Parts: sequence; C-alpha cells; structure tokens
Amino acid sequence: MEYKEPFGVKLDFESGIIENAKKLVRKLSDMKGYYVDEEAYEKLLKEDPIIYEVYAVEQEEKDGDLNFATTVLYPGKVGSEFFMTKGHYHSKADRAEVYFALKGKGGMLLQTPEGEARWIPMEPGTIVYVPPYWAHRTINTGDEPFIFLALYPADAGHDYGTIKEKGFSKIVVEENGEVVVKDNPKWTE
Ligand SMILES: O=P(O)(O)OC[C@H]1O[C@H](O)[C@H](O)[C@@H](O)[C@@H]1O
Ligand SMILES: [Fe+2]
Repeated sequence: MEYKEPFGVKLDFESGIIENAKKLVRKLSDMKGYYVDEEAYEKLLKEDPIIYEVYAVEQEEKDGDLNFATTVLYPGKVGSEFFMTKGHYHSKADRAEVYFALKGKGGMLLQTPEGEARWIPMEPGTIVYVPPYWAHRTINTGDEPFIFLALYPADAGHDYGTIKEKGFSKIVVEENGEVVVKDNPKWTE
C-alpha cells in the first residue's frame, strides 16, 4: 500500500491566505449575468474590481479524500446587490460540504434543484453544513472582507451551469441600510 504523506499548512486568519495554496481570482468581469442590475454591472465594470479570491488545497478527484479552501470575499455591491460568489451545485450532486466563518460578516444562500432557498447568516465562528444536493453561494453583507474556510470531498467537483443560467430564486440586497433577502425578479422555474 502506498500511503499519502500527511501535512500541516498555515492559514493566516487576518488575510485568509493558506500557504502554498492554489490561488484563484474572480473579478467582476468573470461574473457577467450573475447580478440582477445589469446597468450597475456595466458601470462598475470600468473598474472591474476583484470580487473574491480562493486559496485551495486540493487532492486528486478521488472518492474518500478531502479538499479545503479559504475564500476572501470583498465588500461591495452591484446596484443594491451585495458582492457574492458564483455559487454552484457539486458535479457529484450528493456530496456535502462544511463552511467555517473566520472574519467579517455575511451569509450563505442555499437552494435545492426545485428552487427552495435558505439564507444562513454567518459571522466568525459560524459553521454551516451544506447538505447533499443543495447549491450554495456566499455573500458579503458587511464592510470588510468576509473570510471563511470550506471543506469538501475531493471528488465533489463544481457544477456552475445551472446557477449561471438561472441564478438563485432569492437575492440579497441592501434596502434602507438593512440586509434584505428577497425574491429574484429574474427567477424562472
Ligand atoms: O466556486 P464558487 O461558487 O465561485 O465559490 C468559491 C469557493 O468557495 C469555497 O471556498 C468553496 O470551498 C470552493 O469550492 C469554491 O470554489
Ligand atoms: Fe461547494
């Protein structure tokens, strides 16, 4: 039997950076069609801000193994809609995931394939269980970077297609200084 080598890596709680991790950067221009207010999107595109960065430590896509990643999701809004991740189902849809909030303020939108949605607020210390089959997207509702760690099966994979096309049935916006979760006007079953 060939055993893999165990290892420890350092996560910097302030920056969210995991040493030696693979870094992925998502800018606004990578998220065309994701935000409801297209006019606000086009306007902000001139600056093309970084929306989030992911630091991932991933294994081969094998059953039984585990990946982990931090995400640094920056504060901001497109129109009234808070900065968010793309969101995805798992390619192997029955794979679950655990998120652990480290810094900042935000939450997770989850959704079943039938469009049933949930909003779970997150602050440092919040652990979110993402059950099998639920799509998940994180959203920064604060004014500093929202940083969290996620652990997920190495063979889970990311299925972005459905969310890219249809979005979530709910959106998270600021209204009169309040965080409001409301129906997505562009949602169709
Ligand atoms: O992949 P996104 O929906 O853009 O979310 C960004 C990232 O968030 C977390 O860190 C997950 O563990 C990653 O698997 C995911 O890639
Ligand atoms: Fe996931």
